[in-house]
Amino acid sequence: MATVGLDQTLAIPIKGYAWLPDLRRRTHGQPTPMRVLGRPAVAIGGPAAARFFYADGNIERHDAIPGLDTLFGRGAVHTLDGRAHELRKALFVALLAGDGVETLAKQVGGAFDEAADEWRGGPSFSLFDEVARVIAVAVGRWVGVPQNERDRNALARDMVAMVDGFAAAGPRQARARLARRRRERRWARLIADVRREEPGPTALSAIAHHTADGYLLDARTAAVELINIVRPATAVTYLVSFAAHAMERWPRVRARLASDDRYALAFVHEVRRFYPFVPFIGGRAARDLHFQRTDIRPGTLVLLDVYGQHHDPRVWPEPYEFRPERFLDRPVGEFELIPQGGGDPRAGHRCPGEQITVALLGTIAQRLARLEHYLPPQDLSISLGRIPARVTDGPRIVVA
Ligand code: HEM
Repeated sequence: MATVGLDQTLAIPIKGYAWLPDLRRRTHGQPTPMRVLGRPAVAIGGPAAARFFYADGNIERHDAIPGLDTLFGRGAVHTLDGRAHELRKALFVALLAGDGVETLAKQVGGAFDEAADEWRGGPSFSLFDEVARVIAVAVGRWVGVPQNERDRNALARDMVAMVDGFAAAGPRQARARLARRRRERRWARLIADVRREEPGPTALSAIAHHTADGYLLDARTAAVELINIVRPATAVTYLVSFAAHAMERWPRVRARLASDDRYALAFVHEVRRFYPFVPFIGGRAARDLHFQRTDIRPGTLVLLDVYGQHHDPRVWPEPYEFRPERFLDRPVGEFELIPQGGGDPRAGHRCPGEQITVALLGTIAQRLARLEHYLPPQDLSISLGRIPARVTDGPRIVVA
């Protein structure tokens, strides 16, 4: 297959979210062969591509994308295949689905209300920083991690640092690595302590005592997986700041969001579709594959273009319009809206934290819509060159 242009590695940090959509336009949405890090790669997108990507046995994850250890941690569930993945994933699915989701959403909502009482009548502040603290502290408590006053701010800072810096160079990358080292070390000691106790009802205890084929995880890997709950839950903050951006930019959505639960769910899905967060998902072809008239050799890096798929007019009419209504009259397909992957989360790599994401974003966005607040003049741009994208100034808000 003919590859597109030069090796693409250097284009990624320059073009950010526009990288794959731009390349895929050159091949009119068909699979786009290229080279990344000197190795063959192919970009695909669209619901059929997502179905292909998540079909059993097509794609492997180990060593697929270098540099993700800073984000996920070494030996994380994200990087496992086959039976090892199946056993580890069952742990996450058991912890993150069911009644626990509602309990966590209530706790986060309550913590947001308490914080809002403090914000009232005060000066402007970074909604991003405050929401990160609210979520990190509530989720930390929910998983059973002991926290003292000083650790509360540090917890949010560490979780955000790992997300914010994994794909960056320079100081952001350094902060991400430092945060990861610090948390893994601290939580590995915590895991060792918890193992001396009887199993309890918390996620911390479940991870500490989890066995796969009769073996406990080593303490460091257990810490990695504990972080793999608290970090992405804290990352819902990015989506909350986009929700605040949407309310400011399209004020008509705010009143309906505040009062209508069905609309609130549609709003949450539209935020997850419209705004840039996960740019693409990658893996390696596990065997000889064929997709849309393209042969894909074993070992080829396969990149599923999430951002491009969410802005493809064939899937989402007028994709650059922010319109929650589009989710009121259509069911969410398993392979169309894929901000957290596609398919069945129990079987494949789809995010097991999607219910938590939707619940936390919904509860906070609705509270924010009801809260008397305004955004003072500031830079509300969102650069597509920055991964992960953020509202430049936070946003900062004032609560009346
Ligand atoms: C901010 C919202 C979130 C986004 C955008 C997000 C996105 C993703 C994506 C794209 C994947 C990879 C899918 C794949 O490789 O096929 C993933 C996997 C994962 N996510 Fe999330 N996620 C979010 C929130 C959460 C939450 C709240 C949790 C836990 C509380 C969580 C835990 C995980 C885990 C453990 C995996 C690995 C699953 C596996 O490899 O089988 N995520 N997420």
